[in-house]
Amino acid sequence: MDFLNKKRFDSSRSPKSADAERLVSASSVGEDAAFELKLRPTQLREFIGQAKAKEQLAIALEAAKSRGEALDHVLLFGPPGLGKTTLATIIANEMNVGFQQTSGPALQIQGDLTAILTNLREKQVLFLDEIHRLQPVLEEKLYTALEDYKLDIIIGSGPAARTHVMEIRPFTFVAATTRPGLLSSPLRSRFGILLRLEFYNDDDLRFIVERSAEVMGVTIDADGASEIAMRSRGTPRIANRLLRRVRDYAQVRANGIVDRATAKAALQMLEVDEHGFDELDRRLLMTIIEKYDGGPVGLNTLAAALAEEEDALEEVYEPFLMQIGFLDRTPRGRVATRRAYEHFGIPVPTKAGQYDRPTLFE
Ligand SMILES: Nc1ncnc2c1ncn2[C@@H]1O[C@H](COP(=O)(O)OP(=O)(O)OP(=O)(O)O)[C@@H](O)[C@H]1O
Ligand SMILES: [Mg+2]
Repeated sequence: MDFLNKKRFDSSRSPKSADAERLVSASSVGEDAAFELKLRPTQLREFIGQAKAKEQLAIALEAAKSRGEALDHVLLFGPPGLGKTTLATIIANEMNVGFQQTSGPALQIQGDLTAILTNLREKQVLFLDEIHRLQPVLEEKLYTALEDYKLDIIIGSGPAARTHVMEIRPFTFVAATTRPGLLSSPLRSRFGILLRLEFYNDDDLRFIVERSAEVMGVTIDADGASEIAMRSRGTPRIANRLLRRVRDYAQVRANGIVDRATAKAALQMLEVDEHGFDELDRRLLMTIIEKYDGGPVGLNTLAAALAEEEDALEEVYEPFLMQIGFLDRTPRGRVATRRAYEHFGIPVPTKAGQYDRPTLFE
């Protein structure tokens, strides 16, 4: 079954762009994989932050366990690197059932899906990553499987074709997406548990850095951890990646201990600023400010100006810039906010009609 757990998912990942080479990219890049496996929490109580999603999940898990049933189907959504895959594996661990993983782009033919579904064991977890990239025909096949644990199989073709209904064992479908808006409503309605993951606050990220440091055997103090947390764009994957780079620096240039001064120096060398911005964030905001007078500028125009893909901008760069209030999406396009101007030390424009005009008293 070569459609399972294979590297080729990654080669077909969207969005493709220079993002993959960024140190502060939230997307998973090659060297992350092995580390992530090691650093991934395996039980719900080790999963830091996301209080709302965690509570919702804890209740559902306990209820399902006490009834002895499979957990309801779960949809995990939110920006890359926030812990969707991690939670999917935690669900299987907590339910004490098997875990099988595939992804929207990896599933190409109906036979693959049929084989996966009919081979599932009772109550086990089937995890489908990037569900927004699942082909529509396969999506429709899933509907009856998710609802009645039945699968329509067509045998033969033309006038001789017959439909055969196959029973499948009750299972838990866990799907993840960075683009919930792209899912059809019939698909969305098949999920009983919807978990939205949000960017992490600095305290949560500091815990994550400290926990990862412990797993990696790195000596770090609270200040060193918080320096890394601050620059991680609310994203555990980035926090872990920065920690690895800072550790290298500490080993070579300092005494191996990550304190504030070492972390600061390392991150400065890596050109990650105090917001976790890198050259691409700066370029994005400066393009809006300088080329388009602060906006609004349409997504496609902006993508062309930056030589980036629209998907990458929407999915990877923009969510964090919006979260920290540097960028706004308006019906007419993207707009740089006052905070963005202030960050770059550029006077906020005052001309009429301009977005976020300062008042007379500022
Ligand atoms: N709440 C958390 N506590 C501790 N570590 C976490 C947490 N969430 C994520 N991580 C760490 O961040 C890494 C990335 O998480 P994960 O792969 O689950 O993200 P994802 O949402 O599936 O990303 P993608 O959208 O790219 O698939 C994991 O290896 C894990 O170590
Ligand atoms: Mg994932």
